Amino acid sequence: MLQKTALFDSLQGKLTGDHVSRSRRSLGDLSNVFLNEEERLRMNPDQHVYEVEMHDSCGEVEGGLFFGVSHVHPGKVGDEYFMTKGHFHQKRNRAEYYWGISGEGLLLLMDEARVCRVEKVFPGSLHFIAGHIAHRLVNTGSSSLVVGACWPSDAGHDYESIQKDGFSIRVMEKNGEPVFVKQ
Ligand SMILES: O=P(O)(O)OC[C@H]1O[C@H](O)[C@H](O)[C@@H](O)[C@@H]1O
Ligand SMILES: [Fe+2]
Repeated sequence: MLQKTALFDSLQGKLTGDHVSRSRRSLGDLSNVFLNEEERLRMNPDQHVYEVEMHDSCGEVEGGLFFGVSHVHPGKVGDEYFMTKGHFHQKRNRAEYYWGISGEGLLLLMDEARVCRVEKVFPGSLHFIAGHIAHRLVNTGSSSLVVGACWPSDAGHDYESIQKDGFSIRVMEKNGEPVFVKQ
């Protein structure tokens, strides 16, 4: 009997079909993520910042894989570009792949000593995120940044350590260009 599958339109980065779940983060969900908290509180809390759709293939089991697509909208809070919350994996040694589908942005990669590297994200870019590395997407473009991801289904997400200490680099816009500001 033919199983129905999830369908991934790679050009649009849209995932439809069975076992597809969606989550959305709006400005109201992102307290103390951006530098300028006063500005964030002045903005519309329902403003969408990013959505994640994922193919929940097997549940959070050891040896499984998840596939996901993140859509980060263009925008800024003050001078700081829209970005994802960012996380380490609960199981620190779990790695992840990201790949650029559309738009342009940056991937922040920070180790547990808070040394942060930055990789450019563009259609076709492939990013290996090793274990023990926190990762955050930043949209520096004028259209949605769409990025695919594949990660072990037992990785889990540790948002707390990032919520507490953030990344050691912020990406701000200055004279129309991204600049890195050390924290
Ligand atoms: O999990 P966040 O830091 O909010 O970012 C969004 C991330 O969600 C998922 O967990 C996947 O890891 C990525 O596809 C995505 O980048
Ligand atoms: Fe991850």
